[in-house]
Amino acid sequence: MNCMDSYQLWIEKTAGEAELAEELTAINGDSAAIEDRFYKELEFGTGGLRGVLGAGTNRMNVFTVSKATQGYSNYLNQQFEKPSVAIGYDSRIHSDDFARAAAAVFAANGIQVHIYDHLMPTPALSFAVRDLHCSGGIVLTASHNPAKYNGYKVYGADGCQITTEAAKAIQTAINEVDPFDDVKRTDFELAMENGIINYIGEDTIDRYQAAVSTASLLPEGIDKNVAIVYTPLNGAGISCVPRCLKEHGFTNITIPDEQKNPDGHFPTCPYPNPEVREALKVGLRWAEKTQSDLLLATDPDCDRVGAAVKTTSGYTLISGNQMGVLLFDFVCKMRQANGTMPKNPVAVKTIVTTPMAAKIAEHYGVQLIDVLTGFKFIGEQIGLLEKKGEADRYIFGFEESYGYLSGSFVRDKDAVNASLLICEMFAWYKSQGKSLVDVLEELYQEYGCYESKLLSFQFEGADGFAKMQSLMTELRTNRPAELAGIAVECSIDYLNDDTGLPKSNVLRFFLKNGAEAVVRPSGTEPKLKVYLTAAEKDITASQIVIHTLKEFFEQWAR
Ligand SMILES: O=P(O)(O)OC[C@H]1O[C@H](O)[C@H](O)[C@@H](O)[C@@H]1O
Repeated sequence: MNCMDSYQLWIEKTAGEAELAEELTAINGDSAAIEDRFYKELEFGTGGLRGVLGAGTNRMNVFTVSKATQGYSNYLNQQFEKPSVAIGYDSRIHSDDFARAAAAVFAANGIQVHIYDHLMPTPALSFAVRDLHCSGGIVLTASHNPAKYNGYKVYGADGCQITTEAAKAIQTAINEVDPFDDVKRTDFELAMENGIINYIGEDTIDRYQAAVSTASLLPEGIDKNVAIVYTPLNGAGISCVPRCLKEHGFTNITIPDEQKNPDGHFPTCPYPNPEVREALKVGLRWAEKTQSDLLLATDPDCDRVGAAVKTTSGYTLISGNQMGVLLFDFVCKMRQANGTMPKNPVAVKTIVTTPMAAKIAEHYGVQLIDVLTGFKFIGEQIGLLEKKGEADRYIFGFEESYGYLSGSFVRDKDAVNASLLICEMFAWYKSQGKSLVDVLEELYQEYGCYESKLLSFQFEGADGFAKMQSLMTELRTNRPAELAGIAVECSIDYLNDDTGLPKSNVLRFFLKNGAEAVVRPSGTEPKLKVYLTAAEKDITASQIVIHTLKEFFEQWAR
């Protein structure tokens, strides 16, 4: 069916949904707007299905959500005798509506539903899947994307976001569903009365909080009077982070009024991604006003956390790679000191995360596993260890994109867990008269002056998509012998070379002196991402290399 036919069909079939009908009428005659909404269907990317809210097959709306749920239901009913699912959602526009709509579809397919009755962090959903012995789960969220997006993360029975094989099978099941004719639905309230849908109890939340507490590493007697500004960025972190920190003695917490309450419009941070400075603006203002030591900001579904620390020259933002190495080193150090380091410890990171982690791993005798981008691949490794009865060997996993997890109690990145660890690490070093910036400097001295930078190039719509594809194809077919005058020593094409990892559209260039450039299209946003690393003798020299590479790639992506 071409775009125009799909458009006509949607006008006819969605007439009962005022918001969608209005949008479809408004784009009448605008072929580009029609094409953008119908040229493809939403597909599984790095973090489930993700798309702009609105009408069409390439949009997040009640029909695409219900279609996905029907497909996932068909898959679950094939795989399990009596399937059950857990459902979570964040503060985004329609997240709660979509969660209820999905619950009604699962229920109509005879699948037992456990749904949170208020917004909760994504890691708490991962926890609930295992706690309630479910066959799977979903979270309605677009994580850190701008407000116009929503999404649908899918979990397996292991509490991990589905990886390659399951995603393929579920995608196939979804593709077979007609969104208008094949979706079964029941009434949400009626299904609640019948008990096929029920709310997840406080007891599960208590067990989640207790599990996060097991990640605590601080010995008794450390002063916890750290002045903290915590912002949930109008998202789900409010449900768990303050409670967790307070239960661990961090009681001096200020939460910015503007960002305290759930609000999917994110009025004071249109792009609620702690990776970008803009998202921390309000938090930084409050930190200055209250002269706080530490700022923490979690994204709308509270799986990633950003931080800034007070220094003599103002607040310094800590990047995902920097926080990752700080935490990794801290976890190893404390577990050795506390006598809780397991035998043959394992840590996991993604291929786009700083190679400095390998040096730390070597120092502490930790086996470091590299996986593709996506915390689901880190969660998968924990599952593999668990199958061998060795889940306790897992001590830490992290990604440059501000995702961290220090235990096997959930199988996705966990900003509740990470917020606690950051506060503990901060208090620990403060008790020794050091700031996190001082410690970072020490780590550079010990393990090498690794500097990294992420470049993101926006490519919106059907045209943008084609441009990204052609840039990747060009780079793949004519692999450069040098980048910005720096010799390429070797390269890996994760789509065609045998790497032992699933096939993925990623190109990695190893340059002279340990520098690296990794190029890949984002799986969550219309962007091409370039991850740069340099490891020179000092940080300034590394920064110069990064700058040179940055200029080169900015030209390249034009
Ligand atoms: O780079 P993208 O495909 O957009 O993914 C962005 C991020 O999405 C999720 O948060 C994944 O867990 C991360 O691994 C990934 O870095």
